[in-house]
Amino acid sequence: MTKLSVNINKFATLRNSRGGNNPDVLKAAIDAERFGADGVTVHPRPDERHIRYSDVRAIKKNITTEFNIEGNCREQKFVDLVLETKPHQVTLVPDAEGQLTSDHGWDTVKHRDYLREMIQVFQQAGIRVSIFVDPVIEMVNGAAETGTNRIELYTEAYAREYADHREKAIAPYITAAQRANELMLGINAGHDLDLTNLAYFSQNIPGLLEVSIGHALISDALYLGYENAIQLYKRQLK
Ligand SMILES: CC(=O)[C@@H](O)[C@H](O)COP(=O)(O)O
Ligand SMILES: NCC(=O)COP(=O)(O)O
Repeated sequence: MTKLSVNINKFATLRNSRGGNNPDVLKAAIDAERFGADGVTVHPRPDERHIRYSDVRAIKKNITTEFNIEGNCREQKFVDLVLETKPHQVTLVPDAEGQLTSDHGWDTVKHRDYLREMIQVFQQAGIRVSIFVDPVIEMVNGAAETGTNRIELYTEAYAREYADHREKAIAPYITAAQRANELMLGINAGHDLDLTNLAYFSQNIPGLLEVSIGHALISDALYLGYENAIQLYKRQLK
């Protein structure tokens, strides 16, 4: 069954809007697993506008399920943090400076040698590596050449187009996933997945190991409650 990793960035966004420690980001991580999540994801950004580096250290010491840290490995501070905290998985995302949120995957052909080098650094420390990619065959082929363990399919385009034509929206993801399976790459996915589009995605993507979901799940939790929201998302993955 596909695992649900809850991205708790948005708890930190709310906390930081007032200073202080409300809501408590560490508690949000611990409760995510208490409420049934299979893991916790954070995506610290260089300006620490939501998750802080100190949050990452505290979370690692206090959770028992899978910890996934996402971010830009061109930032030495990020690399050092990951090597220090040793999560189960690091997801490498090619964020540009000042970007509002992640909006593109790696060009795995152009950056093959760089990625290969960085991936080895993390793998030698015992950390599984996933790289964020668009659902494009060349990028999946390129990913296999970097030595990564997994790819994370960037699902923003699928989520955007789902309401109008879901078959067309998911088609490139199915093709990319089939190729990843042939190449023995593990498959994760994330970005803008929500209660309306998740079940169809998970039912149609062969070998989907994990989804990381933050923005929509935390937004739903405001109305439905955190535990209930996590349970509802889990149910979409059955
Ligand atoms: C890689 C990805 O799609 C998510 O990690 C997303 O970028 C979350 O980051 P923000 O919470 O900063 O939008
Ligand atoms: N990797 C995707 C992620 O962690 C969450 O993305 P979103 O659900 O906040 O869009």
